[in-house]
Amino acid sequence: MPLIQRLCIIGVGLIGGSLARILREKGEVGEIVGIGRGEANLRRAVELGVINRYETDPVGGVAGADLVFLATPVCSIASVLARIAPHLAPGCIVTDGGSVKGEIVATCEALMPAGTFFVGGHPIAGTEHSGVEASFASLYQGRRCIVTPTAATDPLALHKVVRMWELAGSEVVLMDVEKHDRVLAAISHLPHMVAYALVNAVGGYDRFEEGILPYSAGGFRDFTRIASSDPAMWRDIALMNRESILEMMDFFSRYFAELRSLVDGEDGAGLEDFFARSKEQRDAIL
Ligand SMILES: NC(=O)c1ccc[n+]([C@@H]2O[C@H](COP(=O)([O-])OP(=O)(O)OC[C@H]3O[C@@H](n4cnc5c(N)ncnc54)[C@H](O)[C@@H]3O)[C@@H](O)[C@H]2O)c1
Ligand SMILES: O=C(O)C(=O)C[C@]1(C(=O)O)C=C[C@@H](O)C=C1
Repeated sequence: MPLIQRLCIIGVGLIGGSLARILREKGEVGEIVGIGRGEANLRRAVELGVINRYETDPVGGVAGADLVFLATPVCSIASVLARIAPHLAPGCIVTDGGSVKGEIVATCEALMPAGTFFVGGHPIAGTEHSGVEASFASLYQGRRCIVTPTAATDPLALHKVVRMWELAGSEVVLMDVEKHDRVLAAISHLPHMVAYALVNAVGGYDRFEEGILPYSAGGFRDFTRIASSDPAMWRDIALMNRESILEMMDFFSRYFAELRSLVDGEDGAGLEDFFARSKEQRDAIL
């Protein structure tokens, strides 16, 4: 028997579409109903075999679902849940894939009617591409997924959400929401901020009469891949995880200032040591 009888995915893009693909491939879901705002995208999702059918009205779409996955941009997750909450089937589990957790988990838990359950989640996997066309079944394979239970979380609902991500190929890590938001600010949000700033800085460099970006090669392009990510998604993440991101930007500035002073002071040994410490740590995570 499949883990989920009727899965409703709200926001059938990269994250929602990839989860749908792998659960269908593994036979772990009876039926997948997609919900979204753009009918063309939903029609395409049916054509691609990502979902079985779609509804543009979230209220009708969640009818009879035993699990609802919210995969819209972070600033819309709670408002989408507010709309569907009164229409959830008894026993329904709602989970999400949003990149920020504190505010979402607190608001969503409070919105759930008695007899329905919310569990926050975040797959640490993605690409710089968006939309259902960019989704693929192996996205979560061998990656981590952070699930963020609270004191209010129902153990059976937690177990089902954990099992879902394991079946998608992920190693599940349980973490509290505050730690999640600080860890993600460091390992995901700060790199995106730096990449966006770097591209704008180099793109705006005006010493010459021509722009210099076309001269960029492997180093610049590898480093800035994530600056091609969806601007609206990253606007929402920056706004919602503002405090942790600001803390990490300030922390990072101290290291950048240290590096600047090593360059300024022509401190060869200091520079080599700075680079060696970094190389050792990065090589260890590959
Ligand atoms: N892209 C990544 O690398 C990544 C990784 C992990 C988690 N996430 C999180 O997953 C979520 C989805 O990201 P994605 O990359 O799949 O984005 P996406 O743009 O590929 O998909 C989002 C989908 O949601 C739909 N949508 C937007 N607002 C909606 C609303 N109010 N109601 C219904 N549908 C709506 C969009 O039309 C789109 O189809 C975000 O919360 C993001 O923070 C993204
Ligand atoms: O690989 C990428 O392109 C990503 O941006 C994925 C990435 C990340 O920063 O690692 C981005 C946002 C997430 O919430 C999780 C993962």
